Amino acid sequence: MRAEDPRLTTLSPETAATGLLPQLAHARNPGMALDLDWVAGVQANTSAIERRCATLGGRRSVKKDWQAAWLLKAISLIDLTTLSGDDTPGRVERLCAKARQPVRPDMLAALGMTGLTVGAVCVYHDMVETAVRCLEGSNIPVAAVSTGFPAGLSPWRLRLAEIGESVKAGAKEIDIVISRRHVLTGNWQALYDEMREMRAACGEAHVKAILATGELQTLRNVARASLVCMMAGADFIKTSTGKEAVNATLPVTLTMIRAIRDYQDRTGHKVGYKPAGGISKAKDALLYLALMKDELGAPWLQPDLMRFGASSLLGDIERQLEHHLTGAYSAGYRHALA
Ligand SMILES: O=C[C@H](O)COP(=O)(O)O
Repeated sequence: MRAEDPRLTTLSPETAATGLLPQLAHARNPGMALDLDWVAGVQANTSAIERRCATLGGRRSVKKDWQAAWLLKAISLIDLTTLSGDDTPGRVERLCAKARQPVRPDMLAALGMTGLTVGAVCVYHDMVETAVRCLEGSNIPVAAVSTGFPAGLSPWRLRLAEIGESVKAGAKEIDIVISRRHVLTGNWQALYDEMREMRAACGEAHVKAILATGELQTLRNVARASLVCMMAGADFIKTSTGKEAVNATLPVTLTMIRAIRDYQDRTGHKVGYKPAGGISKAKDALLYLALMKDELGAPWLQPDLMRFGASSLLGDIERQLEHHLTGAYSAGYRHALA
């Protein structure tokens, strides 16, 4: 991307701060009746999608102040995540401190920015209460992964109960996992019903549907599963748990965000997008943002419609920002957390 590219320069360093102000929330996606004809008609041209994505890096590069502004934007969209079996309250406390102040104050001041936070903190149910306590007064929501994450194979009533427990503990966002077998067997009614019930169990909490795209075999399946989850009322569709062999990719992203665009064109409802898993480099985050802006436009560059699910992306972004300000790269271990 050249600096003068009108599609991307609207996020100038000067307007970045404005772009980071809390946005008026759009109406939630209410969903619609399952339309099996629409689902059956969805196709994905894999080679065309892969071709487009393969050339994206060459056509999109952003430098200097513009890059810094885009990186600050990326930080505001991160669901800062820890999803490990060895998570402790201490780790979550440190993560929440980082969520409140993702960039060193002197660096932030030098970049002309104040009040920057990440989009949310994402944890397992057991850590929700700790995160909620640590984030009190910050307006940063806590997201809980739920429904037998990551495989989604625990008994159905326990999956629903888990959602209820996390909402009770204070989670404002619930990242559910879908049953991959419903997609692999083409049982769209079962996927729709499951998603619908999980959304209802979330109540006022927003629901992100994790498709685990690395296990869905084809981009056509990804497109159809995206559509069915949106019809069932998902607020966000999310690529991956971070635990599959293949997690977020650009081709999967293009497929899913085109499904979001089609859904909005036909229903008028906006659904958010969350690529997650394996996004750890600042330059990759910039590619995702460029694709979002090209395909969906500026409204999808706000935290109510775009998130990165990432445990280590923030550290690399900080390194790039420091390089932008000082001309030198600091060692990765200095940004070990996130
Ligand atoms: O939902 C978020 C992912 O689990 C984070 O994955 P990551 O650790 O590869 O960044």
